[in-house]
Amino acid sequence: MSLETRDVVWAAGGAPIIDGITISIPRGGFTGLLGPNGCGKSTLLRLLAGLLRPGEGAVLLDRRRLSELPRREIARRLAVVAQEVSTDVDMTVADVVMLGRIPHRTRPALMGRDDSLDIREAENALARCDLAGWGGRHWSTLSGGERQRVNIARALAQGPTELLLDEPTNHLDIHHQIDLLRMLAAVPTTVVAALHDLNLAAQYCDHLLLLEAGRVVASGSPAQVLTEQWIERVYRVRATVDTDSDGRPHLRYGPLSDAASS
Ligand SMILES: Nc1ncnc2c1ncn2[C@@H]1O[C@H](COP(=O)(O)OP(=O)(O)OP(=O)(O)O)[C@@H](O)[C@H]1O
Repeated sequence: MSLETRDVVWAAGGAPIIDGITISIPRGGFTGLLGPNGCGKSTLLRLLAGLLRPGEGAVLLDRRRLSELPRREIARRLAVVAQEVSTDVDMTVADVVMLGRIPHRTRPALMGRDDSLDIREAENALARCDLAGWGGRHWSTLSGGERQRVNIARALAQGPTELLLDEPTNHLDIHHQIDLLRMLAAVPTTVVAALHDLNLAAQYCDHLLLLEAGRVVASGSPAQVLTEQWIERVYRVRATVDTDSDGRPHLRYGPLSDAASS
């Protein structure tokens, strides 16, 4: 396990948002964080990234408390793709992606010399996000989906061991959603992503965590977590779950459950 939490609690305004979560994220796997709006997915990702400190409990990276690790080590290892993307920066795509290289850059490289490795890594990351040749474009001229892909390229250029993404398929057309999830499933990096599309999560993730009101209520393989019972309880939607030829669940949604419509 690379990232773990032990009895993590995080509260705001006196109410627990994350209410005692203990999880282990499989190293090198693709973990999907699922659950309805407001259940705590983004907050849990921010705790895993060290952007929030637990009120109680601990977040561990390779069994060491995140709060005790040097900031530079965290910056080299953990890359975060947040849900909100700032719109008012006047940078080129290459500048944005090169931000991902900052934790790796030596002093001479920061002064403008010896940055060929960084440029190569940035170009590779752009190509993996279907953005080869886009380096000269200005951020302010990009569409929402293009910005999302640049942001993911920035995170990949960082060469992280752990990649944390908050709804990374937001704004992406179905081609780029599938392309991104397929790439995330194939990278050797440990990936944790908050996702809303349960069928895409079933298809590409190998480990799922289902949250409800700040707690993890189910975890395991897609077949273990995406059952008709859990979908009805957590999302208040009736679903029929079939099994694809590769053994992964496939959901067809029915009506809202009685509890939801009453
Ligand atoms: N700083 C804060 N102060 C008060 N409430 C907060 C704060 N941060 C998060 N919350 C609340 O905590 C709950 C969980 O928020 P979070 O963004 O983690 O949910 P989520 O599962 O990512 O939701 P979504 O699917 O809508 O993105 C929400 O009810 C939110 O309003």
